[in-house]
Amino acid sequence: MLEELKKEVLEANLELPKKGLITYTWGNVSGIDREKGLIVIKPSGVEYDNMKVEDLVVVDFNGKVVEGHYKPSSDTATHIELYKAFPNIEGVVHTHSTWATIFSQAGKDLVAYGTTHADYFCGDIPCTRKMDPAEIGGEYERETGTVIIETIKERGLNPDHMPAILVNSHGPFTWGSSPLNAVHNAVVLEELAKMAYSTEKLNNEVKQMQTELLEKHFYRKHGKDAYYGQN
Ligand SMILES: O=C(CO)[C@@H](O)[C@H](O)COP(=O)(O)O
Repeated sequence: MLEELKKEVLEANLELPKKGLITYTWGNVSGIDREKGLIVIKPSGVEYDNMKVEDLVVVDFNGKVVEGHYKPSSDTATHIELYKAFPNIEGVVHTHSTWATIFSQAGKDLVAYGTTHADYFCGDIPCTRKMDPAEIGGEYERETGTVIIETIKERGLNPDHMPAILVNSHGPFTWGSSPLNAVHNAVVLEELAKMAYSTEKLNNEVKQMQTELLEKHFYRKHGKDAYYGQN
């Protein structure tokens, strides 16, 4: 079942350690078949070195395992909430990549300082609010999805133009037009976080770049109506 999508999802997962975004088994990538309403996701806790197509897990929108001999990733419920809320996305990535996670842990937005950022993300990449004990003690992964969606809405952001978020006290999630495109966005996010950290160290009064320059760069690459992700 979903053999092509499984191959794509495996390739995208294997990109994470290759691009230096992953330590041990941290992080996960999924892809979706919207016609069938099924999601293919990394198995939980399986080493990337040994991961094979047949190890991937197929789940439905309720998180029920439809195929697979492993448990799905522990972050599956977050991926599902994002697919439900953002109808154009076809891939989701979660990592604990160092620089992006530093911003998540500090509870700081990743401010757009230059055109490297503006070529990919149309504004500051938001950090969510801290989740409360009831959310953490309940269905934490599903609530994580809810908080991500709430943050995107509250900030007035278009998820097709802002395919990344920093979850407070946790780490980054990115999404995109395919599993590999979502990984591409995770790689760019990590580079931007590294650059932003040093930018702020060099100039502690630095402000967001000019809106005109930000929008010029983003829209000339992606178009005002274009679905983000055609990197
Ligand atoms: O966020 C977390 C844990 O904090 C996860 O990203 C794990 O680090 C990977 O979990 P699996 O996908 O292997 O279940």
